[in-house]
Amino acid sequence: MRTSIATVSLSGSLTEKLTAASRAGFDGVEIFENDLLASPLGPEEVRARCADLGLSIDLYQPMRDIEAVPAEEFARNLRRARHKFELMRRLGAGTVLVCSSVHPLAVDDDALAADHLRQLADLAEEFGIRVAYEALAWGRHVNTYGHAWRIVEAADHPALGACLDSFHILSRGSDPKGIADIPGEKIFFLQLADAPLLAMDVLQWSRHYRCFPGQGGFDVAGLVRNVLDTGYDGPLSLEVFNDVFRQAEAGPTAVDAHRSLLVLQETVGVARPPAPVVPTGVAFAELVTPDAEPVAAVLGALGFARTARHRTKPVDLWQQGEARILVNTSGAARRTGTGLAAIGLESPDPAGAARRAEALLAPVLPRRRAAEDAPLDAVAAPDGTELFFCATDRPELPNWRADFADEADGSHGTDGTGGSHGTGVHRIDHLALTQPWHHFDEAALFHRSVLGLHAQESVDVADPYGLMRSRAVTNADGSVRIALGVGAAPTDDTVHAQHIALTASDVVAAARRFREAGGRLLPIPANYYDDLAARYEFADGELKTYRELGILYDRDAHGEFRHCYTMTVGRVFFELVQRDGYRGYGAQNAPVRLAAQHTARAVTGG
Ligand SMILES: O=C(O)c1ccc(O)c(O)c1
Ligand SMILES: [Mg+2]
Repeated sequence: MRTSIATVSLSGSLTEKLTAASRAGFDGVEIFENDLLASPLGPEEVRARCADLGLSIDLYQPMRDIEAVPAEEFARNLRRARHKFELMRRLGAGTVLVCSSVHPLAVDDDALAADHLRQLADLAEEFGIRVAYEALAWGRHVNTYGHAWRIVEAADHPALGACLDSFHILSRGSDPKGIADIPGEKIFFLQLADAPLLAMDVLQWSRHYRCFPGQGGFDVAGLVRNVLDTGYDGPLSLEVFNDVFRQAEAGPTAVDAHRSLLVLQETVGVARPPAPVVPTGVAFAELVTPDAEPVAAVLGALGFARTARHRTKPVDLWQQGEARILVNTSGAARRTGTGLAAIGLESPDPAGAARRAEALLAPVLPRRRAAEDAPLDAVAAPDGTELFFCATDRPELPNWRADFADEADGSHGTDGTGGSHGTGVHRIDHLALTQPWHHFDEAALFHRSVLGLHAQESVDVADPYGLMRSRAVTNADGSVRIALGVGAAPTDDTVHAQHIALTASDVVAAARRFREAGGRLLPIPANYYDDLAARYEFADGELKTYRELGILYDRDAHGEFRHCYTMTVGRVFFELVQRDGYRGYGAQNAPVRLAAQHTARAVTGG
C-alpha cells in the first residue's frame, strides 16, 4: 500500500521534512498548513519540490471550524475556504481535511452541519478538490467517527467523504467494527497513530503523546483491518503529534515512522518482508577503548582470561564460560572513551537476518575487513550499537571465531574456564544500553521488528537527577536480553552508561573473588540493608555479607535475584547477577544503584 506522513510528525523546516520523508521511502505527504505558512517556498515551489522528491501531496490540512454555525459565520467560512482551495490548486493538493468543529458558535444540529458540508463540497468541486471530514475526539458536538459519517452520509455529496484517524477512534474506545458501515470509496483518507494508554485529557494526549504504530498500546492493526475490509485503497498515513519527535532529527524519525508502517502492513497481511530471524543467544559483547589496561584489569578480576587475539585487528577475546567479551583498541574509541560498541547475536540464519533488516530499513553496514576475515553482516541499532549476526563455531556459516588466533599458552590473566581463579561467571545475562533520549520508542520498535525480539512493558526508575525509563527486549527463552534505557534528558552518559550483566552461579563467591583479585565493587548505602531487613527475612549473616559486598536483593513471583555492580570504566560497568527463578532486572533496586553511582563518581571522579 502507499504510505504517507503528515509533515507535522517531523521536526525542521518544510524542506527538511520533505527530504526526510522522501529518503525514508514514503510515497507521499500530508502538508500541514502551519508548515507551509512558515516556509519561504511558495505553493508552486513546494509542489515542484515534492515532485522532485517523488512525493505525492495526499492531503492539505487542517481546515477547522466550518460547519453548523450561524449563517453570517458560515459565509465567512466559505470565503476562507475559497482562499484555501485556490492555494491547494497552486499546491496540487486534491484533498482537504476538515476537522469537526470546536467553535463556541457551533450548534448541535446534524442537518445544518450536513447542509454546510454539502455547500463546502460544492465549492471544493469547482476546484477539483475533495473534502474529508474528521471527527476530533474533542469535537464540540461531533466527536465520534460514526457521528461524522452520519453527517457525511446525510450531505450525500460526491466530493465529501470521511477521514478516519485511529487516535480519535481508539482514544475514545470507539469500536472500529462500525467502520464496516462506511463504503470504502467514501473513506477519503486514513490517518494512523498509536499512543501509550494514558488517563488524561484527550486533546493533550493527542497533541503530545501520539507515537508510531506498534510503539503504544492501541490495536492499530485491528482498526486497519476493518478499514481495508471496506475496500479502502488510499494511503496509510501517519499523523503523529509527539514532543520528542518534534525535537529529534527528522531523518531517523522518518525512518522509524516508515518502519512502523512496513511492520503494520506485515501484521495486517498486505506486505510480506523476509521473516524475522530471532537471535538464539549472545555470541559476544564488544567494548572499544583507547586503553586496554583498565578494562583488562576489571575483566581479569571478574575471572575472564584473554584467550585469543584477532588475526588482523587490535581486538582481544576475553572469555569465561560462554561469556565472551571483545576488547577493541582501534582508534574509534579515542573520541568516545570506553564504551560498548557492538553485540554479536547468535543467529540460526545470519543471511536471512540481514535480509530482514534491509527490508525494514536497517541497512547492512559497510565493513572494512581483511580478505581472510569472516564475511559477517552487521546493522546499526538506533543508538549506533552495531549488531552482528553470528554463527559461532558453525563451520558451514561465516564463523567470526575463526578470525581469532588462540593464545599459545592457553590464556592470559586468570583461568578463563571459571576454574580456580574464575568467578563462576558462565554467560552474559543481559546488556543494558542507554539510548539517546529521543530514540526510546524507536529502539523498542527496531529491536522488536528487525530482530523479532519481544518488547516488555517499560518501567520508570528514579535517578537522583531525573527519571530513567527502561524497557527490555528479549527472545522467548531469555538467552537474549537487552535492556533499553533512556535518561531524563540529555545528561552525562557516564552514569547512564552501558553495562554488561554476567550470570554467576553464586554471586557472593563471585563478588568475593572479584574483590580479592583487586576489583572494586560499587558501595551500597547501609540504609538500603536496613530496609531489606525490614522487608525480608534472611539466614544468619546473609544480610551482613550482602552489605559487605554491595550485593542487592529482590524477589518476584518466580523467585529471587541477587546482584552487584563494578565501578564504571569510561562509560561501561559490569553487573554480577544470580537468578533463582527471578525474571526481572532488579528495577526495584535501580534508584539505589543509580544514586550510589552518582556518589561514587563524586568521590572518585571516575
Ligand atoms: O489536534 C488537532 O488540531 C488536529 C488537527 C488535525 C488532525 O487530523 C487531527 O487529528 C488533530
Ligand atoms: Mg487526524
